[in-house]
Amino acid sequence: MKNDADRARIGLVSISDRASSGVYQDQGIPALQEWLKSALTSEFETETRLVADEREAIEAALIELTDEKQCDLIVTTGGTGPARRDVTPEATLAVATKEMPGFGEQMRQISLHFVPTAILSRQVAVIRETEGHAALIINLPGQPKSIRETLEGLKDADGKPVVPGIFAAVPYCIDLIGGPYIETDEAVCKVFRPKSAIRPKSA
Ligand SMILES: Nc1ncnc2c1ncn2[C@@H]1O[C@H](COP(=O)(O)OP(=O)(O)OP(=O)(O)O)[C@@H](O)[C@H]1O
Ligand SMILES: Nc1nc2c(c(=O)[nH]1)N[C@H]1C(S)=C(S)[C@@H](COP(=O)(O)O)O[C@H]1N2
Repeated sequence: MKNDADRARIGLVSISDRASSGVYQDQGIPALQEWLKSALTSEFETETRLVADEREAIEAALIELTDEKQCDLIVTTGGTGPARRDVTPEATLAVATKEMPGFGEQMRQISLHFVPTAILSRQVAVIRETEGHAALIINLPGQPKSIRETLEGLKDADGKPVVPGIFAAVPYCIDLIGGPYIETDEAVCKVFRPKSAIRPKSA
């Protein structure tokens, strides 16, 4: 059981052969942490894992983070492309109880504004449900810059959103699966919830 029901637990999984073997320094987890710090105004804690592009290792990390660490949200980065060793979507689907195809569709739409190779990303999102707990798991591409791009979306020169990032829909999804109430800084990411689901701001 959770110690604090209102504090989100967020799993961050960087999936990279070279970062996990020390060929280069992992930039995935720092980029994820930095973005969450800039965007979330409600309390959260992170659990991080750096793993190679191995399906079994990825599945094990996702299962541990959901079932044992009780993460409400897990974000992966890397391993979504077409190369032989890119198996993050397969590992994610293997631990899923529900698919959430809208996230992958929206991320590819966003990413096409940045790179034509966005269509090469097979990223998926799923829910993993266990007895009494559930987590939303979202795959992001491996390029560290794609983390902000997909979570935050595309803005014009005045900072006005042109294409909403996928994080806009994450807090309400977490509400619906029984997780904590996540709030954000609207200047970074304006969350959408139906009126009936919005909690009054605490004084
Ligand atoms: N964790 C990471 N840290 C820094 N840069 C990364 C990381 N993961 C990926 N990248 C960069 O993004 C590119 C695309 O990511 P992708 O997941 O396809 O990696 P890759 O080419 O399969 O290599 P690797 O798994 O060894 O990182 C990489 O070639 C690398 O330049
Ligand atoms: N927003 C964004 N999406 C992106 C990219 C990017 O730089 N920015 N890179 C693309 C590239 S080049 C590839 S091959 C695919 C898959 O990347 P992955 O294997 O690193 O997960 O993501 C794509 N999506």
